[in-house]
Amino acid sequence: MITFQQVNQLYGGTQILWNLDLEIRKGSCTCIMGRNGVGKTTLLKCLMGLLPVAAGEICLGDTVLNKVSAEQRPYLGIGYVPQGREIFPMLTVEENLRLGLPVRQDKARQIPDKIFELFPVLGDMLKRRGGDLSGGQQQQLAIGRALVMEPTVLILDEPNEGIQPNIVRQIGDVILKLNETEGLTVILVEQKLGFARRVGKEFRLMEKGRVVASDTMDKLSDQLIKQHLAV
Ligand SMILES: Nc1ncnc2c1ncn2[C@@H]1O[C@H](COP(=O)(O)OP(=O)(O)OP(=O)(O)O)[C@@H](O)[C@H]1O
Repeated sequence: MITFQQVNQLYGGTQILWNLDLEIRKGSCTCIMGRNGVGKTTLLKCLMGLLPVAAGEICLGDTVLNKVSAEQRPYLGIGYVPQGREIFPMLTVEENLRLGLPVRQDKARQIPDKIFELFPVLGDMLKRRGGDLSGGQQQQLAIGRALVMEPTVLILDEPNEGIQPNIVRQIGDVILKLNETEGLTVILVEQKLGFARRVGKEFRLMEKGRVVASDTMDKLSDQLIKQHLAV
């Protein structure tokens, strides 16, 4: 459903992605894994159009994304929760969530109840400023905002970084529910092995700007972990 074919990306003169090939199956929950600096965030930013690719093709189904601007990609059903969350701290929780509404196909005017069922804390804090929320609550807000758009693909970049364990568990439950019961395709950059194993159905291991191993999560062996993840 999502494919990268021979994708290359450079920051100035420094090449980060090298002839990267990747396939993400529709309806899967795929963890992109690898040590710091291998290019995981860069890969997601290329998928979102936030970084230009120097060569290669990125497709969503039959649509070649290279030709679609970053502003238009959410309208294709791609929801993105960036590393560091990037909520608007001066806007209220409600205002942050409402930002996703114009992207919906049905042009709904109300934030769907489902968001508050998934993350009850957002309903309790609707009038509070985003910046006043805890890190975990902000992460839930960032995921909620992406879900307001009703995406068919949800992309999460290290959603659990610096977040307390009970909220990590809640976020895991939400991802599992959306993926398993609603068939949402999930792409997750995740460093925490336990979390990746709990929610991920497949993995892609990266090394120096390439995908070097791809399989179902039950095949993530100690050998692969030692080779590509252990520091
Ligand atoms: N704006 C930038 N300009 C130049 N180099 C960059 C820039 N952003 C990232 N890099 C470099 O690109 C490489 C890949 O970074 P990237 O953030 O994609 O890695 P990552 O696998 O997501 O790592 P992490 O787990 O630390 O977030 C790193 O060497 C990083 O230093």
